[in-house]
Amino acid sequence: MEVFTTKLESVLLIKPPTVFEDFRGHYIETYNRNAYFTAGIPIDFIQDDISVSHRHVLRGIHGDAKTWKLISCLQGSFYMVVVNNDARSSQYRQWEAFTLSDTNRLQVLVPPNFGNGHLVMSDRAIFHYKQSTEYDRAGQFTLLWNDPALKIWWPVANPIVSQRDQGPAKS
Ligand SMILES: Cc1cn([C@H]2C[C@H](O)[C@@H](COP(=O)(O)OP(=O)(O)O[C@H]3O[C@@H](C)C(=O)[C@@H](O)[C@H]3O)O2)c(=O)[nH]c1=O
Repeated sequence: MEVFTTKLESVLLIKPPTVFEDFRGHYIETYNRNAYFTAGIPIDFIQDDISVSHRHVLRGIHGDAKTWKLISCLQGSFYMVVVNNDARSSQYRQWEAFTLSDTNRLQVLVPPNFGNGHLVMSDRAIFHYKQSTEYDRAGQFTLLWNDPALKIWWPVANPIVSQRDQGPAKS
């Protein structure tokens, strides 16, 4: 397991504990509580989720004030962006992008008060995450993927987004 710091304070990039390859394929230990605690990630994850999306679907940017997320890509690949949404932070509204795939097997640890969004770059991708709290839609914030103030670079100009991620209707 390897843990890398990123441009954003407390956002970590992680190579999981075991990535084993042989003639049959791959074996990956995607999470091991003891190894993550020893590596300085003492978070009690209580829920696992996946979302499955098609090419050029963009989900997010979502977050809340209390949830840690450990994000990985189970199938395909996606470009993901993490945004600091903590108004008290000197890095408020700064963002960083990562590419996660079923070949690089990287994971991203997203702390509370950060938003995350991802754009699928393969025919289909499975976005998986562990989270430290139970889902609470009312507590979530949404940052618009194309908010001009955020100046986020995306590899696709017209992604497929939900109504929530489209923002308020423009007249
Ligand atoms: C996030 C979530 C959604 N749901 C339900 C609510 C809804 O009926 C359905 C689809 O939810 P959404 O449209 O909000 O899904 P989506 O737009 O994919 O929202 C997700 O975006 C990514 C970027 C995240 O990181 C997640 O935390 C989450 O906010 O799934 C749960 O039951 N549990 C959950 O933990």
